[in-house]
Amino acid sequence: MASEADLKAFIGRHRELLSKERNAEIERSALLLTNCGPKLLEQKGLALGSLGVVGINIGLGGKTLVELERPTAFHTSQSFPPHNFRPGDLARIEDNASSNTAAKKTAKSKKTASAIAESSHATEGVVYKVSDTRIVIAVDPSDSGSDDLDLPERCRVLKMANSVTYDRMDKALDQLEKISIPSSRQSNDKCDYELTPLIRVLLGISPPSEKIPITELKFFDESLNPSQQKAVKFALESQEVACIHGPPGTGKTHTLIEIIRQLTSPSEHSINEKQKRILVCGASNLSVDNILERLLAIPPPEKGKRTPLSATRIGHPARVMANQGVLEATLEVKANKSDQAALAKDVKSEIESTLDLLAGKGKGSKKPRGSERKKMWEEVKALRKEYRQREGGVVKTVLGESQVVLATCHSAGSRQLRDHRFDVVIIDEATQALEAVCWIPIFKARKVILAGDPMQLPPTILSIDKQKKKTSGIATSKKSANTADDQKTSQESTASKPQLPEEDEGTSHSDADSEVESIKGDDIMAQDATIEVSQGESRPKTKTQRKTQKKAKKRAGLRPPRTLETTLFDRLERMYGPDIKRLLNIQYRMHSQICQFPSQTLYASKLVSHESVRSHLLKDLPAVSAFASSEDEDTIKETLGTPVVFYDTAGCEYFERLDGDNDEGSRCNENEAAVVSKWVERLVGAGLLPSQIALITPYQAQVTLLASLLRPVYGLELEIGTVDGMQGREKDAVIISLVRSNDKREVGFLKEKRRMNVAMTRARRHLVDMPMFILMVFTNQDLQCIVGDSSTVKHGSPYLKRWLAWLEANADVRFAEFDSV
Ligand SMILES: Nc1ncnc2c1ncn2[C@@H]1O[C@H](COP(=O)(O)OP(=O)(O)OP(=O)(O)O)[C@@H](O)[C@H]1O
Repeated sequence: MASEADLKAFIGRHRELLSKERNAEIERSALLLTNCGPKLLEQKGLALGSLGVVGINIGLGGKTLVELERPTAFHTSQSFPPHNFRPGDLARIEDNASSNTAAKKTAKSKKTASAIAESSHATEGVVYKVSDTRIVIAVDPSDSGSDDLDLPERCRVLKMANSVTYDRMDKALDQLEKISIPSSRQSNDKCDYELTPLIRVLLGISPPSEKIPITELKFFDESLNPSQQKAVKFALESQEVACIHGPPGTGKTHTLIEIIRQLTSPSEHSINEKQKRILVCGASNLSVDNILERLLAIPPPEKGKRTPLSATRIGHPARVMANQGVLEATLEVKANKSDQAALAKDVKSEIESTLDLLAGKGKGSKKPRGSERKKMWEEVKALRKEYRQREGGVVKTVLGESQVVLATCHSAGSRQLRDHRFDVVIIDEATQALEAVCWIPIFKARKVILAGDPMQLPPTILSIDKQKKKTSGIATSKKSANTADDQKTSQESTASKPQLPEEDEGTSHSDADSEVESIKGDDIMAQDATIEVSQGESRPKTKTQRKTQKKAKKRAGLRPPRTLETTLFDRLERMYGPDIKRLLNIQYRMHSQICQFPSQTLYASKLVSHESVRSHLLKDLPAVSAFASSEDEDTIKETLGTPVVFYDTAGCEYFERLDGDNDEGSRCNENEAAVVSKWVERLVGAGLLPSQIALITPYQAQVTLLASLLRPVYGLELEIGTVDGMQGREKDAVIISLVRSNDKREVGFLKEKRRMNVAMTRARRHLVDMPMFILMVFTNQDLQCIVGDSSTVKHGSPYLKRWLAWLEANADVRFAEFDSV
């Protein structure tokens, strides 16, 4: 059981790590803004230049929504180049011209970033929506301290460090401390939450309660496979916490939808005596929208039987442009449609027309100046206040009527949900979320269901470099595993000795090298085997099983995290063992050959392919097979009849190059890009649509290069992205460009420039880990084509070596030297 000292050490270490991460983000942003000129920032996807304001509207919370586009006067194409702006990001709108000159001046005078911001009259806000051609920034006048929004004609938008998420996570840790350590409370401290059984279990104060057995469970979705059914039952029977481990394409979302239906349906075949109120969260907007989309697709119940599920989406809906259903379910649209909204609407249009006048869009198109302008801003301020009050009532009604509320973990901490409580919180992609961000929704519920895959991308940690330096001390002297800071924490607590920070037991993904990852896979699966053993008949048979059981006996209690990459999912598994989770083991996406290597190395061969996908190939796609029937049979066989192709460029001297003049750039490889282009041409020539193909590469510079070569021919339908950006996407054919090829046989990111590279590529890990993630991110493939230099890549790590050996043995290997594609 966790002692007060353990709790103190755990929360203290979290605070410390979060503060480092916050600083790393601020540092990265400041470094980029001061070191890179506007052009370079645009190339890195951190700025969008020469934009014009096309509209100013009022959004939820009285925020001003500034819509920006690329005017034809300054650009040949209205589509944005590849960029890293996502809804929820903090952004600055500034004068395009002045930021150019300011940047030049900075180079000479070493002016700071904030000085540029001040001198160029910038406005800060949050990215509200992004489409291919338009970006909308929500500006909250109360944040800026000034109401006047005097936007320049030609703007630039810059991505900034975002502190709101950190503020919310810090607040969550403060709450956690107050709830769990009574002595930390000041006499006048207000505690918003109580120490529920759920919080006790998550902190290791008490073990999970016995499951409440459900004898007859009738599933809504009769197609669920046995592992999915077990996971649903397990989630419903668990009283405080349940984890669902879903490798790629195993129907994690499918399973979550069934759980939501079971929890929200008080029907004759459901386990509920009463309907439950659910909060569904995800680490990203994409995961939340994905669940919402599936919920909206559930056929309405027969008339009179039940009321249809009422679901409301909070926050910045990432896909609102693309999906009308998702748009209709957003709080904003629902609130606008409600009867009470009419009154608020009048106030809103009054604000909008005043803002138009202030922007010079009124009669005579002249911006008001001086006292007249000041007076108009006063009016806007008063109207905004009134609007917020009216709107507050509308929001309360809409949310009060919603059985399922969906939000990212971060936006579960927004003002609109402040007083709302739920029976269950479901967190999807929990293995990609920081533990602290998960606590934001957890406080609002009595039970949590976590879904994710610890073998896929962990949360992005910028401060990992510094931590690694420190923790290398831990690795070399495990007996005295405390870092200086940890020692400080332990010295402070005299009551009882807290647990030491987690050691690398081969179960942390952070710096485990690829071999360890594979061991981890085996380990986790061995643990699964142990569940079967403990639930069933016999004693552990294999050595690994016995070892795992022994490990389980001396299982750790609450330990301070070693890095922020340890997620709540990881921690619970470590604290309570495999009993805390259920594995989904049938995948519905990949050809069995594509699934083979990840299954063997990461899931101890437990991941099996469903018969519907086991042997599907590109040539079986209806459009392709119709087209292909007129083609030469050998070409068809060659291009469409092979699941894995490895195009080896060894010996061709297709060397990589650094993007940019100095050493700070990302990497690209022109020859590889040419090979990729030819493959795309070949696939499209064989009847595949560009929308059925994805190009993946670890480097942003290669993304930019490929986009410049292929977008003009195939348009935006052809997906091109970095590994991080493509996780969870489905494509029929995936081409992977590995980029690295050099005499020195180096594959890792440039170490001394790591921070810059992390910033520029948004890569989560070393390249040595990349192939594993590459294998994990592509899904639903009938064809996988890898283009790379085996002589360089195989020197990256034992795992890479193993992968290349597997490719050589199993893929259709072609040599660039002899094959002209
Ligand atoms: N029991 C099932 N029967 C038939 N098809 C299924 C079943 N479960 C899942 N699928 C299909 O498998 C595919 C993957 O399902 P889903 O998107 O739910 O998986 P996921 O694990 O959430 O995916 P990701 O890898 O993106 O996390 C979908 O096309 C889905 O329709």
